[in-house]
Amino acid sequence: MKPTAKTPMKVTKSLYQRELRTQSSSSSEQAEEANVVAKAKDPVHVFCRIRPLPSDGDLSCVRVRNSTTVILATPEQVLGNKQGAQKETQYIFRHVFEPQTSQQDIFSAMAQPLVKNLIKGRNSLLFTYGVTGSGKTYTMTGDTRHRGIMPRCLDVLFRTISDYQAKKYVFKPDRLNGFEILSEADALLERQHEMNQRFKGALKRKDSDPEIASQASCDLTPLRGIDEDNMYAVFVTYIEVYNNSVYDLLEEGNIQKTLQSKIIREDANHNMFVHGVTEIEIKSVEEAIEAFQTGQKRKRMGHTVLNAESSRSHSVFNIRLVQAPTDSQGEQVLQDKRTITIGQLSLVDLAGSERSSRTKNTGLRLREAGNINNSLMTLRTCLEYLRENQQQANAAPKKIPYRDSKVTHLFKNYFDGEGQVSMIVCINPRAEDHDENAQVMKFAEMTQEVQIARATPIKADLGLTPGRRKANKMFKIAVNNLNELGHSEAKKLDVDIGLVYTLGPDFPQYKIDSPQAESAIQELMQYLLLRIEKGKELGLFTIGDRFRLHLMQMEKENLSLRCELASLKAVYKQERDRSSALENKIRVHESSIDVLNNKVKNRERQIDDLTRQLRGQQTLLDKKEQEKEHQKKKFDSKLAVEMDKRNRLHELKHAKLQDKIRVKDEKLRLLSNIIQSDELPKRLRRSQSLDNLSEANNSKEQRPAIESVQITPATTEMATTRNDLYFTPRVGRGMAAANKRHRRSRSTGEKWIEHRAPNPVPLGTVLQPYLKNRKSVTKLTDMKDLTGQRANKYLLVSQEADTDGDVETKLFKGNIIPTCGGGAQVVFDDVECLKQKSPVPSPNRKRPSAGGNGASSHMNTALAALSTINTINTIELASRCNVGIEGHIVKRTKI
Ligand SMILES: Nc1ncnc2c1ncn2[C@@H]1O[C@H](COP(=O)(O)OP(=O)(O)OP(=O)(O)O)[C@@H](O)[C@H]1O
Repeated sequence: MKPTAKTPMKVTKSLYQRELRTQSSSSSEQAEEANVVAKAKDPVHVFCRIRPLPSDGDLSCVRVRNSTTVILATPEQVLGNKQGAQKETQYIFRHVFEPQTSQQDIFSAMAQPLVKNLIKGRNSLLFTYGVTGSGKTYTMTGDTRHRGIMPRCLDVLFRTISDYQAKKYVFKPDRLNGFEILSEADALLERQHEMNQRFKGALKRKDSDPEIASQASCDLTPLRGIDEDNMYAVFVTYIEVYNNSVYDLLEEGNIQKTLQSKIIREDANHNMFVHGVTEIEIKSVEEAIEAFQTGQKRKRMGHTVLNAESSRSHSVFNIRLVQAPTDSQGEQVLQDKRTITIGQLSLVDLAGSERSSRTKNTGLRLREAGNINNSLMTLRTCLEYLRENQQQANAAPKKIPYRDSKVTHLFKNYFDGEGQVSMIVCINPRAEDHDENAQVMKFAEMTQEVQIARATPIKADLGLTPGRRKANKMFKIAVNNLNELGHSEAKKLDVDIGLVYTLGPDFPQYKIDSPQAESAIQELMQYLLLRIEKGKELGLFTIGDRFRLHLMQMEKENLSLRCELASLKAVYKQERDRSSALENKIRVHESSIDVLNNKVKNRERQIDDLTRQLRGQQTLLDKKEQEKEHQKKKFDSKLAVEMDKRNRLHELKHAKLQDKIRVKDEKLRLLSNIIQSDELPKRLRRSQSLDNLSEANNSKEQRPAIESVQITPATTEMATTRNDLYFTPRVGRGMAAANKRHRRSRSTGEKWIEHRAPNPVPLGTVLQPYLKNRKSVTKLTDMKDLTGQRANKYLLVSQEADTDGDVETKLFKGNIIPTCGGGAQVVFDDVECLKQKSPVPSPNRKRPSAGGNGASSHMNTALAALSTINTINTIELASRCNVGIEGHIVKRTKI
């Protein structure tokens, strides 16, 4: 039956606490019951093992009747000697093992129950008893091929506790036969110290001995019934009692070292122990066997005639299993020394008993034999007295001489106190050993009558949840699995040990037909009682009803939930359809959005292109605008100049007309005067001279153009006088130049010189307004400096003679203005008039003399230069004109 370590569907905390209270209230009852059970006693279990005959020729004096009965026959009977005392003695033991019984069978029948006791914290003693060479050591230790009880016990023990072993040094011997619990940190320090010692070589550890390994390996199955909430540790001691002295076989130091005898003491629990004995914590069966073999080497071996390797001492191999409960989470050992439970299994290989007359021992061997026999005798005496005391309860108890021998002293607590004692009587069936065998069997039979109190360690109820350690372990495995599956949040989970409960340990194994049936049945009864109690505590018997009720409620809930689920499913289906329809719509819209997005992108690209083009156009427009502005400014300035010129022209025209009117008025006045007086013939003569002058002027048309510059208002006046008094001078034709007409006229006595200026200045009318603005010659000279290679001032010179013969030189100054056609024209904006008086006033003198004053000379030079220039179209031409007139650019224009 498996242990009931289940996780219920739901155990509320209150229920768990109530269960705990119930548990604690019933703990006193349990203790009482345990006391009752503790009062039960078991006899010493005596087994008989008959070894095979040492040699084929040997006669056997032993016959096995059945599994519990053995018959010992006298040698005479064996030999068929009718004359000798023929006697058959029958002995009954718990079990009789025939010679062919295997080591495993011996272990299973005898030792395995003791290992179970050990796991449950009970003490057990197993010792071999028999004549030298009867197979005691073989049974207890065995050899590499036939492993004895001891290695098998260790093997099955480690297999059972392997998953529940505490780390090394968590339990530490307190040297008073007890243990203390070290904290995890202290235990770690101890482990590190041991490791350091090992590195330094202080602790020499051999590699795994193949012989040991072979002894360690076996196919034993682990035992059940272990308390899985406890931590376990195994400690061993190995001592020998030699010549009634106790020696520690595991004492550290050289093997050859002489061992010091130890004393036996009693601990607080009235258990006997060897004070100061070396107790080694072992973690595997190999370590234990290694320790055992180390002790074996120290064991004093003597050779007797009867047995080549006879044990001359009693050896005791103690296995102690220390266990303590884990904490509430089932992880660490509870740090409470009182919770420690110690179980002890003492495996004793007693020295062989023999009569010295047979062994022919002398000296030391004789003394050894004496001591051996003495100790065995003491054992016998103790057990006899004990039996008597037990059987005669009313009689005064005999004092049991435990202290007479170290062996009995050491095991006093087994006989006086609690535990289980098993003895295996080894019988060598040789006829020669009949007498010794008879003694042994007699003693063994008697020993069976000794009752030993059954040990039932009371387990303190700490209120800890059974199964917590397993639950913790499973929880960790589950967390690891979740972690591996990628659920990182699993790390944060805390295990709730409160959800775990158990009805108790495993169901015990039993066989009704076995010799131990009686005790097994009792054990089973105890187990069932405990389970029933536990069931009551957990309320398992009412759980059924509650569970049924709960189940019905659940069914109802389930039904309503199903209905709800069905309606929800319908709603869900509806929603799902709607959702899928919406999804389709979304998909359609998404695709149209994509199309629109593409369109938008295309449009954006187009807009960008257009924007770039617009920018280009704008730039061009700006450029054109600037150009237009520039042109406008240019034309504005030009217009202003033109307007100015026109105004001036009008003024000039006006002045000229005024002059003409005045002249005409004068003429009219003169004519009227003449008509009225005799002055007419004089006036006609004068008129004749004027006509001559006019002809002279006409003849000068063949002269260079420079001379034609000398147009004077007088010329106009004369023309007017000659042709028509009301003649309008043709100076207004200067406007024809604006029409870009290129013409030359000699009509009406006026001379037109080739020109390109848009606004030719009628010099005859221009001179008059500028007379008042006369400038000096010096000013003209200043202009030289201003006219460099790119001079823009131009000079027009004209000379004329008035009626008094004075020569008047006019200097017209103007600017070059480029024309639209790429040419240039000169616009005059200033005029200077220089007058040179004739030394003899004469109306016929029209020209200034060649050798005039400085200004006249200068003007002459200018005029000479001017005569070489016909027209100036461009600035370059103007620059070219620069040559020859000392930097003056002299422009000849229409005259
Ligand atoms: N049951 C057995 N089957 C086979 N061989 C056995 C058996 N018992 C003992 N022997 C052999 O008998 C010899 C002596 O056995 P063992 O040393 O165990 O005797 P013993 O009782 O321990 O003697 P002593 O008391 O002098 O130490 C060994 O060689 C052992 O192998």
